[in-house]
Amino acid sequence: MISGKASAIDDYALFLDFDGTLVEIAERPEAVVVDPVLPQILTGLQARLNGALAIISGRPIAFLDQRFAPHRFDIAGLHGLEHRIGDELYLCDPEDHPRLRDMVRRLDESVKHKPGLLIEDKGCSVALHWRLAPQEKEFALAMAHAALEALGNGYRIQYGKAVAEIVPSGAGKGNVIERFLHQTPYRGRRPIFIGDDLTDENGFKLVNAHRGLSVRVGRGETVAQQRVGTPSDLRHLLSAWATTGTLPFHEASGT
Ligand SMILES: O=P(O)(O)OC[C@H]1O[C@H](O[C@H]2O[C@H](CO)[C@@H](O)[C@H](O)[C@H]2O)[C@H](O)[C@@H](O)[C@@H]1O
Repeated sequence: MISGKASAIDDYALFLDFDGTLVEIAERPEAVVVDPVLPQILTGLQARLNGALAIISGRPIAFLDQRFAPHRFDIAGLHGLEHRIGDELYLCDPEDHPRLRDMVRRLDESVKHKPGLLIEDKGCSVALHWRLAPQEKEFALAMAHAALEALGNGYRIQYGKAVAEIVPSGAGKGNVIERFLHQTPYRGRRPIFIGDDLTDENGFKLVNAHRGLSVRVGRGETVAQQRVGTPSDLRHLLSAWATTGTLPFHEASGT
């Protein structure tokens, strides 16, 4: 499906989403499984790209670090609210969000009698999952909307796969990818962003504006330029790239 040519080592910066992109979607957030060879594939690519590889996720950095340990990558978590580039770490402090903390407690109470609805408390954001209880989707959405209204300014809803997440308004993958592109070793490189979900669309737009490459994993409406079928397909492509040095995507237009 995809052909390419050997990429110069300094050409690209690679940004990768996690859930649904590097790993298959699971029934529950904590049930995701990292393929044992994935960290080595990413480490190989990181070396090929002179370090210009980062994971850009809605998950907290702490969760991702734990899943990839002992490997460690540049990373953005909570849809860009926190990030780490080399030794520079910027974290979001839940104490800066007292109204949200209070709201998490209320949401926990509200779902007690709704089996299958999950509240994922991520400190500076909170996700309402209905994957295990699709019949409760409307209830979950209504809860998310009511919570947003009660919180007032400063928050928005980030929709995703069987999830609605209340995030501070400043969260956004495009913003954080832009931030990476201003720093070594990302500066001056053409960005590639690979993702699968609504939260990734904002990153695709940013990368498109930079004349980079945007790749969507799976189906669905998207502004991404190219597609890959599944996370497993993507892992194979990344592995081949790490081994051969040949870019496994069509070159960006304007090259
Ligand atoms: O930006 P991502 O790395 O793609 O993270 C987006 C959200 O992913 C997780 O939820 C999704 O994956 C779960 C596990 O496969 C699945 O059960 C759920 O239905 C999906 O929405 C994660 O739990 C969220 O915190 C992330 O924001």
